[in-house]
Amino acid sequence: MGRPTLYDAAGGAPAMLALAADFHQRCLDHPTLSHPFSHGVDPEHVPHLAAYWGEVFGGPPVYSTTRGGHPAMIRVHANQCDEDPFSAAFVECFDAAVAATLPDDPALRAVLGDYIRAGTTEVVPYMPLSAAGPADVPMPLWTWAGRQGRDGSVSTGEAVTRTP
Ligand code: HEM
Repeated sequence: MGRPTLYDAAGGAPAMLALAADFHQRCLDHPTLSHPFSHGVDPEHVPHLAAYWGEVFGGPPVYSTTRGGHPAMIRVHANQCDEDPFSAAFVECFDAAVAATLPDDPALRAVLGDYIRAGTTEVVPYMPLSAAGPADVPMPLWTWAGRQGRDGSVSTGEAVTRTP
């Protein structure tokens, strides 16, 4: 039997929900990140985030079937601001939420740390007011080896890979 997905190793859907809820609270409490969330966000933001991360980490394709997949996530962030005071704080809150809510597994934490840095690096170029919108970008899939192609190939692009 192969290794479980990152999603299963983390604890499945309840763990994704706990991660998203803890992360979102950290954003609201953060002096920099509270600003973008202060204009009234979707009341279902936490379950949306949980569904998105669950799918990225190898769980069921809930975000793609209910929210429009990866391009829809990017569109939420596109053309919001020309400055990016947010991404370092975003990564910091994610790392803290992982440590607070997920199993104390160094390999899991390391690959999720790689994920959030690559994920943030992908979103930020869409933020400027004049940036072009996303093309038909595929939903990322992360495993213990880093970012995979949905066909099982390991990306040789900008994604960080790690062997536990
Ligand atoms: C870099 C700084 C970021 C900021 C300041 C930020 C801020 C926000 C805000 C304010 C919303 C709520 C939009 C609304 O409901 O009106 C949101 C939604 C969301 N964000 Fe981010 N975000 C950032 C990066 C990211 C990254 C890197 C990811 C994933 C790789 C991500 C994933 C999501 C998802 C899945 C949603 C929910 C979209 C939906 O409702 O379907 N965000 N973000």
